[in-house]
Amino acid sequence: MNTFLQYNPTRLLFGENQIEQLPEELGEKNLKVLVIYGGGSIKKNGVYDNVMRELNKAEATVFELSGVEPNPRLTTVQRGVDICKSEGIDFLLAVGGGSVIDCTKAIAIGAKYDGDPWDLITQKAPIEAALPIGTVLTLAATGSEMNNVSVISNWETKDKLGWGSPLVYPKFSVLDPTYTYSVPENQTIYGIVDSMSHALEHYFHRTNNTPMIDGFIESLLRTAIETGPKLLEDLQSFKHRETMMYISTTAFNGTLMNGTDGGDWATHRIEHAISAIYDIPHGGGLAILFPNWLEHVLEDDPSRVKQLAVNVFGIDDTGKSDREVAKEGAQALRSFWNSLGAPSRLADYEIDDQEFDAIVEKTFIKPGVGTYKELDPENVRDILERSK
Ligand SMILES: NC(=O)c1ccc[n+]([C@@H]2O[C@H](COP(=O)([O-])OP(=O)(O)OC[C@H]3O[C@@H](n4cnc5c(N)ncnc54)[C@H](O)[C@@H]3O)[C@@H](O)[C@H]2O)c1
Repeated sequence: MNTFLQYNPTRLLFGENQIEQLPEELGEKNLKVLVIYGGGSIKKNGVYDNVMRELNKAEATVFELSGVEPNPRLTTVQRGVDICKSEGIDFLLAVGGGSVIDCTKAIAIGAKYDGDPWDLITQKAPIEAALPIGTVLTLAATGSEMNNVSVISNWETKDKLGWGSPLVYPKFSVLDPTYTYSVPENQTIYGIVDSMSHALEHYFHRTNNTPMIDGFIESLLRTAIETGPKLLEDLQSFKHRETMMYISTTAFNGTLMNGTDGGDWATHRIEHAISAIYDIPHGGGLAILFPNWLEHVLEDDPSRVKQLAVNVFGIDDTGKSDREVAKEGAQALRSFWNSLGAPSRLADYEIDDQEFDAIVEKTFIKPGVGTYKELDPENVRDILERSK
């Protein structure tokens, strides 16, 4: 194992009715709170009313920013920053999925910066301060509710960039599985794919002697494989919603990096490049790319994909070469996601090879793509070709 620091300051309030802890979590009364949300599903499913009731108890002065889009945009971040500056906001409360939370994190740093927030996201200027944030999660997928990462799209430059800062860990996150009952089938599928992709990306590290964390990731993946189909049969099952919610948070809150080199995030980098151009759902893009990334890397070194095949998908390796077993593992992942209803080809989103050059270029917007296997532009093109 590598030396590591385990640090995560987010207070997780997990379970039904945990929204009632909101006034205490805010810590003070009379705060000016900016509530940030998306297209309005929270007004239909009652979450908005619950949040407002608790903010009322905290005697907060409430401001609102609605309409945060999936794949949140810099222009929306700027709208939030303007409200923070003009109204003197004290606290940001994100009520939504990863897009709303990521947007909120960017508003938090932008509000404390005298300039274009894109400077901070592109590391042209250092992130030195942020408004405090809390979250009320409505969609289990990204882990953004318990990490310090955010992904923002700039439609002017057609870039989608991930960034992070220790200053944007949420102070608290409310995770009530009943708040995800209204998530439609397709978003539920994308959430399962995204959570499993995070676990898989952590799994592909090159650190020796990590049996505990490897076994933990394998267990998380097996649980997702067992729970996903049952949840899709009954979208209002509390037990399956709570299991998936805990999986998605754990899959990207730092735990799975303990003692390893952090894993290989190339697939996320390629997906961000694709959705910067085509604005497709993040989980859909990952479902297409990940099995093809596995098939690409197993050609050089099948060992880890084989371990995944045997320990997660239960593939019998008797009498087979490592490469054969690994290939069956990659196919098993593809088949599992397909069986849920996830896309498997870029053509499913009517994407052809026209923009492959631009996608490759955008994948390398920051240097260093991949660690388990460091990819060069030709490798990325190969993964895209396999994904057509
Ligand atoms: N910060 C991170 O660590 C991280 C990690 C992975 C991905 N991301 C980013 O997060 C974004 C995706 O986030 P996401 O997958 O959570 O989806 P999302 O937040 O984009 O939401 C997807 C859709 O579901 C709707 N929705 C949310 N909650 C709902 C509910 N309870 N009922 C009905 N509809 C609901 C939203 O309005 C939206 O239309 C992408 O931009 C992706 O790149 C961030």
